[in-house]
Amino acid sequence: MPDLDVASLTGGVLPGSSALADLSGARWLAEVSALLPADAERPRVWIAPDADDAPCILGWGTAARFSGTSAGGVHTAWEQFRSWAAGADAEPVALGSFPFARDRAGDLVVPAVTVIRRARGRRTEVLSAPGEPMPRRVPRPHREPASLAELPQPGAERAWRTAVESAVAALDDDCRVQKVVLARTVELLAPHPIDQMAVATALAARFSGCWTYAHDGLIGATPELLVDLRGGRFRSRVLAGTRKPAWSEELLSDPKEQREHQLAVASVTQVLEADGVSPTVEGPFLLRLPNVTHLATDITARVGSRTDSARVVDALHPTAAVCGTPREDAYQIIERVEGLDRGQFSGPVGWMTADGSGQWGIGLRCGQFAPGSRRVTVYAGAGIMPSSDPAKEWLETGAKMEAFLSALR
Ligand SMILES: C=C(O[C@H]1C=CC=C(C(=O)O)[C@@H]1O)C(=O)O
Repeated sequence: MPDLDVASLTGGVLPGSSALADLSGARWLAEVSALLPADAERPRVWIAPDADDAPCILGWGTAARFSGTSAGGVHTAWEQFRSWAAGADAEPVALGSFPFARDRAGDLVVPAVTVIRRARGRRTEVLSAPGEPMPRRVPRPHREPASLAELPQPGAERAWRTAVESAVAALDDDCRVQKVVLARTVELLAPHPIDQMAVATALAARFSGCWTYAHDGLIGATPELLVDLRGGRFRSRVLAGTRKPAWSEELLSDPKEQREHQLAVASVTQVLEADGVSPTVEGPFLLRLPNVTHLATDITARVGSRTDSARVVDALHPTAAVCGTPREDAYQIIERVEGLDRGQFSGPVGWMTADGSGQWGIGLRCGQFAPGSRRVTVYAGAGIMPSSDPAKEWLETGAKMEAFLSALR
């Protein structure tokens, strides 16, 4: 449980921050990264695409942590945060990440120091726990470029083939089951600690149309927005269907990719409709990223102003972009054939305020740093359909990993 009296969380304006007011999110992060104390190994970050007009956040340390497990876990954590924050002057923001697996705990964290620009054009604020000095620019210690070694995984490609073939067999056996998403990992080791802040900054610069996040050593730039809920307006960006950039146009005509995409969209619209919400659906369109192109659909809706983003995250996760259709059957097939602990990969990651507003991405295109920052596990998955070819899905997951890997070079 939190050990800090919120009334003592103080807020102020970062001296000289008017110069940061109009910067893009990526530039803002690059500038404020100099405030991160040298001994803060694990920054907390959220940078949305500039068009979102969303808060840019850099935090470190922990003022308070609120946990939640299984169905309703995000809401459970948010309710604790909301009562903790009641009466606060400083409008605290909590950043969080929740695992893919439903029986594992995730959490919302109020950093000990939060540097936040709540919208473009506004000044940058600092929210601090007691005893935290106003942050100052410190020269980042010089680090040699990471010379990372990939840890050998003998038999990994064969294990992937077996997993994909088992998933395809499960789809063939039961025509109710239409799609399963499987993931794999690559492990990297560096001779010295990797600078997590530098990785987050590089991702925000290279993937400015994505949502860059860092939370407890999970760092990535996801192109998939699970929930953006602010002022009663809901938005989600659903992805499924992938090609390397040179073959992007094939996505528009390939029936396997189209079907895979439709299932992912339906997994969001059906939940909203069951809740009495009528969504507006725009797509599919081609979302071009430096490493891959996706089929993408944007879904928007008006929801009651009393709806909080935590409740919607709990209802939507896991969508068919990371689990499958029907959700329950796909989840069980994943548990049976994937042979992987996904951790926070493909779970919700984002931020919330005490009034329930928030933005949540799906934790994709990421790496999870082990304590000490020398070892990182890189994750990627792919939607498996009855016609899936294990070799192509292997290459597709490799192309997706390129996003995170590019930030380590
Ligand atoms: C599971 C991942 O991607 C999902 C999102 C976009 C496209 C996907 C696909 O084409 O398979 C996946 O559903 C991942 O990046 O690890």
